[in-house]
Amino acid sequence: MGNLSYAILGTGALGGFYGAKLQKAGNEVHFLLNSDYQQVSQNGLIVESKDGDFLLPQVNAYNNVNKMPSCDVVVVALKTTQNHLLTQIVPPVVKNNGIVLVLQNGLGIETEVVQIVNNVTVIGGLCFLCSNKVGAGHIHHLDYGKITLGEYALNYHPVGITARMRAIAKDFENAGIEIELTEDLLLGRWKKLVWNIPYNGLSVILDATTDELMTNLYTRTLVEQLMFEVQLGAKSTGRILPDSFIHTMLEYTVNMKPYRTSMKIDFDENRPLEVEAIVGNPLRIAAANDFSLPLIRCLYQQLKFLDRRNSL
Ligand SMILES: NC(=O)C1=CN([C@@H]2O[C@H](COP(=O)(O)OP(=O)(O)OC[C@H]3O[C@@H](n4cnc5c(N)ncnc54)[C@H](OP(=O)(O)O)[C@@H]3O)[C@@H](O)[C@H]2O)C=CC1
Ligand SMILES: CC(C)(CO)C(=O)C(=O)O
Repeated sequence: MGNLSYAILGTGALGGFYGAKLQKAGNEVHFLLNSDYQQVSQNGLIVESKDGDFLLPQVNAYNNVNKMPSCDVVVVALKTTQNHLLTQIVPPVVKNNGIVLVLQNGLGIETEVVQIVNNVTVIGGLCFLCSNKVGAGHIHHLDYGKITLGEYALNYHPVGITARMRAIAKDFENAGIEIELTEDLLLGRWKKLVWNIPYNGLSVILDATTDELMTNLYTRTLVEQLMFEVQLGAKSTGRILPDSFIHTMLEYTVNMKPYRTSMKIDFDENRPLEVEAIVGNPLRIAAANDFSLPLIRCLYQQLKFLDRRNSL
């Protein structure tokens, strides 16, 4: 595969960060924006990063997908709460035989994407990134950044490491982004949920940061119990997550800088929560395989209450 062109759908904390890094490394990148369009089309993007700040004074900015060129790789970086827009915004920007790269949190999104576009490859990426959008076109990258990439096939059947995955990995690595390739996207998604389900959920319900959840014995125990239920969810789809992975995630969070999760930030900013993609879909997928996950269901019900109340 030659030089790939990229469309970033959703130039926020994640899309703005990775898109800016790709452009800085010399790739052709086109950014779709919403409320930041004027600012970014005139002044570009600012990235404050623990790996070094930089400014891109000029970027290809759009507020309408129909004005964008079709690209080899379309990066889905909206919040999943906006995924009803995908039917409108993905088809015009992806080339025939192109790639849709879903970098969102949650489960089951690739299945939705393949129903929207034909003749494309869908790749999922699990992003271990701590980044916030702190102003219009202004991204603050606090920590981490590694992406685990896996290619989607029907029913998440593992397809191995493909040439398309390697081509994307090469561009991202050249841009200074660490990449891991996985043969099994579904296993990768469940692994990410081991973190997202307990911390995103409890941070909102208990109004707590990650360090608070880890220093209190009761909440640390609850986090661990939720992680073991995610392990059960994975098992419901035939994926085995070793106990050691759960212990690694607990350690990882203890060593992480105190962090307000993305769901907590959304809650504090009165934005809709990604409850369905992160908690609802795993519950439904496990239930379809006759597995019940009572603690996660309890988390889901409380989040739905808070999400609804926040929207009133
Ligand atoms: N931030 C992080 O560190 C991480 C995020 N993720 C996941 O990545 C995904 C994106 O999250 P994140 O980047 O944090 O979210 P942000 O809210 O920062 O970014 C989403 C962007 O999409 C834009 N957008 C919304 N609607 C439209 C539209 N109609 N047209 C064009 N742009 C639009 C928003 O613009 P506007 O604000 O103007 O509406 C916003 O800039 C989520 O699934 C999240 O869970 C995963 C790992 C880490
Ligand atoms: C795990 C983490 C913090 C970064 O990868 C994240 O996914 C989130 O806050 O939603």
